[in-house]
Amino acid sequence: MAALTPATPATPATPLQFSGLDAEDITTLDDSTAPTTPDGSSSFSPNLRPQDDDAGYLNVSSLSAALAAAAPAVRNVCFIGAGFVGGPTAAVIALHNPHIRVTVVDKDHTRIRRWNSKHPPIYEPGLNDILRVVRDGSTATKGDAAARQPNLIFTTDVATCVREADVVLIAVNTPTKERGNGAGSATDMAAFEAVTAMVARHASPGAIIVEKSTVPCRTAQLVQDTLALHRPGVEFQVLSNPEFLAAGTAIKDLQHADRILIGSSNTAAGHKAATALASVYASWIPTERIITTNVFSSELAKLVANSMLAQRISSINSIAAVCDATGADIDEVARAVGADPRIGSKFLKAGIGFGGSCFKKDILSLVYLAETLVLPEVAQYWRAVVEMNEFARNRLVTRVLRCLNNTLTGKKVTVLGFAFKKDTNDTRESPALDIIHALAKENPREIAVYDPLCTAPQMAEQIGRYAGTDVLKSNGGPVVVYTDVYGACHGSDAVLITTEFDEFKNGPAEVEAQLEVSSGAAGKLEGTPDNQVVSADDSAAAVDGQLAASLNPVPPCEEDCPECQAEEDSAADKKNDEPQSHRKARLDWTKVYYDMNSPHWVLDGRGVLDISVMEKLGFRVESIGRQSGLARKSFPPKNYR
Ligand SMILES: NC(=O)C1=CN([C@@H]2O[C@H](COP(=O)(O)OP(=O)(O)OC[C@H]3O[C@@H](n4cnc5c(N)ncnc54)[C@H](O)[C@@H]3O)[C@@H](O)[C@H]2O)C=CC1
Ligand SMILES: O=C(O)[C@H]1O[C@H](OP(=O)(O)OP(=O)(O)OC[C@H]2O[C@@H](n3ccc(=O)[nH]c3=O)[C@H](O)[C@@H]2O)[C@H](O)[C@@H](O)[C@@H]1O
Repeated sequence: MAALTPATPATPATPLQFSGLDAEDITTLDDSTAPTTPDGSSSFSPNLRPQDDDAGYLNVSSLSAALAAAAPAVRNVCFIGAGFVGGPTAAVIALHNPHIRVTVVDKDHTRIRRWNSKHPPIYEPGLNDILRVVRDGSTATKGDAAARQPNLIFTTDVATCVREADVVLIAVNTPTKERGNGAGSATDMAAFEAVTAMVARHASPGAIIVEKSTVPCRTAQLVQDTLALHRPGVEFQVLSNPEFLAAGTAIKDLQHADRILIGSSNTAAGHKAATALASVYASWIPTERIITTNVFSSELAKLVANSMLAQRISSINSIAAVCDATGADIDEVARAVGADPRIGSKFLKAGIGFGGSCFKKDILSLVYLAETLVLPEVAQYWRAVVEMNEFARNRLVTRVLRCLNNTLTGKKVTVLGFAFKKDTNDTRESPALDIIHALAKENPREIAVYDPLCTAPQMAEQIGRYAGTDVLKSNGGPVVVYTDVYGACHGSDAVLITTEFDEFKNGPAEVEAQLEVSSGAAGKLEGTPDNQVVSADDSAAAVDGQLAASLNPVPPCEEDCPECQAEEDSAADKKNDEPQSHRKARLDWTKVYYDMNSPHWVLDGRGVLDISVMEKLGFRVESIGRQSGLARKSFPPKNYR
């Protein structure tokens, strides 16, 4: 298929305006101080030259006009990287653009096999329902609408998919570099660079290349240079379109994105490419939420957004420590402070700190950028956010030891929650991993680990990889993974809450309702798949009965499908790789109480428990920055870390 075909003349009717970098500013930077690729390879050395062909500003009104008058027709979109971002984002784009063929390619055959089966490799509320529609299609639909052809394809044939695409979105992993120059803070661009070179070799002339991955500021220039190196004289536009979805709410975030950010070059061709990409999102996102910037602003904005969100968490966690030492209560402080609309109430939940694959690495990427720009004060400012996060994590382990008389020998400790946040089975950088690792060093009789969404093999494998396989019970160590929460709590000396799953709450009845929503029971995917109307509450979109009946069947698994085998193996306790249908009911804390050892310690690392209710049941509760009845009585409080 040919690359992007404009439906209308190349230059939009309304002259596009664009905010480019000031040429003088750019040229004052010195190549030698700018960030380079971790391995210092020349193809990714930044070439800090000013953009030519300054085309002014692309703002909301000119974008709207361009979309209405001259949106170039996008017919074929290719995502490279079938991960947490690539899979769900491609699915939602396909859902809202039945006329676009969306392919998702990955070098990982297992991942692709799973995306093409009833065992998608990631769990996100509502994702399965959308996948069923766009990957499998339907024969007939509600309201006499036409049958829907599948328009989402998962494959490992990277070269073909890139060649056929009008728009190529690179969504591969960009972790922190582990070795060599910049290790521990610079971004490891190995996967991104490899994919860029491959795209450069195979993309059709005129294709739009999009950075979906989170990348260091000025990467677009490096992509452009790579393209020029492999395909001299061929025109490609490079856009930055960072993703803002969060794990556990990916579908809701994509369906109702508060903004779509598109950075492009400061040229008419750049604006045309930005308009083409905007037209894909404009199928369901109001144009006023599509923000256009220069390409480097877009790259940097993504790093800054994550860094500032993480900064709020570290800020509140630092104050939680002050609360513990003063008798103030962190939830009360957060409520009072967050009531100021200039501050806002979100992301002020104190606890054991942030986990996940991105916050830490993106802050560190900003730190590295600042260091390479010789801005040590800026680097130190942001590094402190990560240091405060480590402090918050360590505090829970210190508290466990303090509660259990400074020794875990002969004792059982239960860790509830292994994922880095609720409603996901993503365990990357999960605080639970660090906590289990630290507890294992204290020689306990047992560390019981339970999670409502992670499978037992997944947890065992990751704990083994992180803390060493010696810590696993099967190798004589203390760690046992459970698929039954009551088994995990049985005979325990202290129960720790390390993920904020609703299942662990002891609050009022609405917790049950939340659980139903997040388990996919409440939401509905309304309307026909053709007109793509999706209910407002589609965080857990479920295909309704009528639509479900018309869907084509899920591709059958091979006889030796390992996921089917794993399901069979764990059928006894209803635990498998499709956790959506197996969300557990809220934990019965009374049952836990009668099954654990005195004095019934519960350490709430996520602030999910109503402490007074727990204390009425007889538990002794410790929570970060929150005052237990015991602490309230013993004022002045103990000054502990
Ligand atoms: N996970 C999240 O919630 C978010 C992630 N991001 C960013 O999106 C990017 C991707 O993140 P995730 O989807 O979480 O990563 P991921 O690790 O889940 O997926 C990346 C995929 O890229 C594939 N890949 C790597 N090299 C390849 C190659 N040469 N050819 C083909 N496929 C290749 C891998 O096999 C993997 O399946 C990162 O830059 C991340 O910072 C941005 C927003 C949210
Ligand atoms: O670039 C990314 O990867 C994404 O990173 C975060 O999303 P995510 O890490 O998936 O989840 P968050 O909801 O941000 O939570 C991150 C961590 O902070 C913790 N957290 C969150 C909020 C809070 O108030 N307190 C707190 O400790 C959570 O438990 C979790 O461990 C951002 O919220 C997304 O916008 C961004 O796209």
